[in-house]
Amino acid sequence: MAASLQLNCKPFTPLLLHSKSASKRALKFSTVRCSAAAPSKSYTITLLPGDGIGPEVISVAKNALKLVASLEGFEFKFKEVPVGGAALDLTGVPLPEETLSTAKGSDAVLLGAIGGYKWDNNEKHLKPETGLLQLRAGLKVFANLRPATVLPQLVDASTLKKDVAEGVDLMVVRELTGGIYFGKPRGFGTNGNGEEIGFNTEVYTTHEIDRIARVAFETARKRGGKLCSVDKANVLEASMLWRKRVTALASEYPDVELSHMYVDNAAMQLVRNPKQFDTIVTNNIFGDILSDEASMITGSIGMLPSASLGESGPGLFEPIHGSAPDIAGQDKANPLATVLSAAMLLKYGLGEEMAARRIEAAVLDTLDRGYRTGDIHSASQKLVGCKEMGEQVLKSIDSKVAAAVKVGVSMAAPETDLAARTDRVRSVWIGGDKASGGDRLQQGQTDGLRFGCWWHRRDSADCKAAPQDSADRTTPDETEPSNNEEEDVELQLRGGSAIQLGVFEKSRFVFTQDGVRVSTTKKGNNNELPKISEDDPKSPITPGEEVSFSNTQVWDAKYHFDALTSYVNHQNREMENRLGEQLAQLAEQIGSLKTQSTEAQTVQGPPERSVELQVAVERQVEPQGAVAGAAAQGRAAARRPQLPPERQDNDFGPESDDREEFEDNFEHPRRGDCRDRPRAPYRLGKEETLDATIIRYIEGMNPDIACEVELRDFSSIKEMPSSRNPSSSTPTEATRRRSPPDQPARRFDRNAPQTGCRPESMLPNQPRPPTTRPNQAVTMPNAAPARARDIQCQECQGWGHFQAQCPNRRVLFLSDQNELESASEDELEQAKGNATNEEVPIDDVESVEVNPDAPIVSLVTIRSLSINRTKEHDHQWENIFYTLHDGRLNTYTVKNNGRTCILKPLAPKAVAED
Ligand SMILES: NC(=O)C1=CN([C@@H]2O[C@H](COP(=O)(O)OP(=O)(O)OC[C@H]3O[C@@H](n4cnc5c(N)ncnc54)[C@H](O)[C@@H]3O)[C@@H](O)[C@H]2O)C=CC1
Ligand SMILES: CC(C)CC(=O)C(=O)O
Repeated sequence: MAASLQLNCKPFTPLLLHSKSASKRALKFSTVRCSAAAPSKSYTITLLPGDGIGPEVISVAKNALKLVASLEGFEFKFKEVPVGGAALDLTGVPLPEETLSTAKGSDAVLLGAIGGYKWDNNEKHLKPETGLLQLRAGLKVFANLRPATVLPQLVDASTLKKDVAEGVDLMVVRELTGGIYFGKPRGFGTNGNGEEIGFNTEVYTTHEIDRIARVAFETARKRGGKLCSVDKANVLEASMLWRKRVTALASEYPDVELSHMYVDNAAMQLVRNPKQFDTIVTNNIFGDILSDEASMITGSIGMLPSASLGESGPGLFEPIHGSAPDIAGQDKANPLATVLSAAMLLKYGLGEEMAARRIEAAVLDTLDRGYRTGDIHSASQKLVGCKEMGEQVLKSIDSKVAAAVKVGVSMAAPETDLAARTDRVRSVWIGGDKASGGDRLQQGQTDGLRFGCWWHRRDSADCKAAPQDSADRTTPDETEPSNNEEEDVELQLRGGSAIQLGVFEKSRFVFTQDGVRVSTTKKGNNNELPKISEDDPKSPITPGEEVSFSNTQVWDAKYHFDALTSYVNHQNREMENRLGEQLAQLAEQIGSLKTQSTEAQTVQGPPERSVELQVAVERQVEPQGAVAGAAAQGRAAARRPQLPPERQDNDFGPESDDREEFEDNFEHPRRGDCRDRPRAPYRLGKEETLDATIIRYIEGMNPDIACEVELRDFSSIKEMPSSRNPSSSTPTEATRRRSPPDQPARRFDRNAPQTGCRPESMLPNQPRPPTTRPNQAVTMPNAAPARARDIQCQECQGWGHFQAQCPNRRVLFLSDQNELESASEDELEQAKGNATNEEVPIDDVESVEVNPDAPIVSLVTIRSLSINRTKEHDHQWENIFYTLHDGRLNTYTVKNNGRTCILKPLAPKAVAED
């Protein structure tokens, strides 16, 4: 027997899905073993399909087991034997000798369910249920672990309110071979009055209580460290002994916080506030009932697996549900509880943890992809039967969860209505050309996980400044997914509202069980690349130096990756599928505008899953013929100004009343002291809602630098005609923005009243307020928009800033006098109205140097969230990276140190020719 369970030496390392300590494990696989390899191990599994839906769900689980075994390099020998009603019909007894001996002789036992109407009136010893009890007793599996975890994907399937159910992760440790199910005397008889009676005995020995209590303490120790013992010690002697023994054992587990609760209260507390529970230990009957109750918190009894373990011998693994005769034979059963029981079999029964994780990951992925059986189905999900669900799980096991594909789409287009906005292609980040920092799309790749690294460019208007020479361009071949460490990449991971922008040289991305590790070493000519400021403590890249990222940065990347996958997996799958197609079309259009060859575009991936977009603009050419027509059209569209709406009502300030309003309008997953807060779900290896990501992001922002800024130089840009006053078509110089003498320079004032905030506008998934006057043709100079307010943000559709990282960024102006002025949208409007010729220096800005010969187009500012994880809390802070986009690779970086901005030009670059 290969896998007898030694409770002492292998005390229930919790599974990914059932573990409070699962945060350290990501759903990632560092290796994919070749399925063709000769299996190194072989396990014998007894399959007991049983009755009702049992055979249906067992068939699905068996296929999953077979597939993961082939992927992990071992094999199963399955022995299928009857139990319950099926055995009664075949052999006349519910647990034939042969069934028990086969089970005992195997490495693990997987059971479907037993029971059905047909045998309901059988005598006790001829009931299917008796067969199951005999099996449990025969295998001596006294410890039944029943995890109940509310998966983020199924939070809406719970019958409890979302805020009650979300994050529930508890484990019921049920005593399985004692108590009233087995106690004697039991039976029927007559009492002194001659009245018929039925009686049972709830009986527990010290030894029985102690061994289950130890398992429970060990389990709690590996989870959240809290154990609640549930009994009825106010009434029942067996419970009084139970409580006494559990209390006595607590001294051996000082790290576990023990509490006691009467079962009636526990039943109530489970639906009142299930999150108060971590591990519950209880007797056979209470455990049976409470775990069924807990199952509904998670959405369905069809989701909950269980593992029954003894001191030695094979474990018994079964879903907690019964044979569901009401849906049997109709292909309606949810097989996931059994599939997850198979994962528990792999983990607890065989020690095949990787294989177990494959199954768990596949279940999550299947749910992510929207497949639901009837019991967990809700509108907009794909309703499938048992068999189809099984097929989808197999597909997910096989697919290795190609995260990168999804990443690509969400990175490139976090918006919902691209199709309607093809005239705004300028703001889609799809690459660009090398000299202006755009053409290379590089992908890191490892087994099962990839992500894209984009050289980005901001808008197609900049393409005009791109050099014609293509000698130094990356060819499409070079953009194939690879771990090419020789390439310089700018890594931009976007997840929800969290952005990470860093410029790394010779980056190495290592995917491990724990997440993404990033290291970088210096490469070749540093001056080729824009860099993060050397002053920036987060950016230890110094020319000529070989560096590795610190832990912080590793986590940083990990955090963003988590946020990203969270965003992708759970919030936007549907949207992304749609977006993928739209994006592909868009890419084509853009490609036809700017490239000669279509080779530069690759759209990959099964459409139903996702679309991988690789667009590399090879060269700036004037397209011919039909393409030229499209190009002209596209250019016109790209230049067409987006007219601001009448009113800017989505400004947002971190400390404003509006923020409070925003906070009031949203459920906060993380209020109060960080130690008391439930940790962000991603920390548990789970995903979180986009709202939660955003709220966490906002909450984590340093209020002093919470204002996202865009820097623009006005020295070479003419003002556009005002869209609010189209008649004023004469361009005016805006090179000197000044405040009136009696007014100090406007800067971000947290106490200043903010214009009406629309919190929902911060959520990328929310429908955007329509632009009130879209796409009106206005004659404008052939230049980028002159005023920040003439730029429409893709994210919130507001004006005065652009780009998806919004939310409602503020603006900083860089004047030709090397001064910065910070102002909100309204403040700018007002300042403009009050403009005089007075200069007002801004005192907290240092070392601003701008090359007057370089026609600066704009300084793009990206805000990113950083995170440092400690045991107790996440420390988050915000980074602001600024990159000057001038079409000539002149790059400046700005370090935002509290409220001080330091503009610092980097070493001069080789200036590419327009
Ligand atoms: N471990 C076992 O084999 C168990 C067997 N049973 C036996 O099962 C038979 C039916 O018992 P019930 O009390 O009705 O409990 P049950 O768990 O079989 O069904 C309860 C309800 O949940 C639904 N349900 C259960 N599993 C489902 C799944 N995988 N997918 C979708 N819906 C599911 C059923 O359709 C039914 O509406 C009885 O003969 C009982 O003794 C009951 C509990 C455990
Ligand atoms: C069917 C019974 C033997 C027991 C039961 O309901 C269970 O353990 O889940």
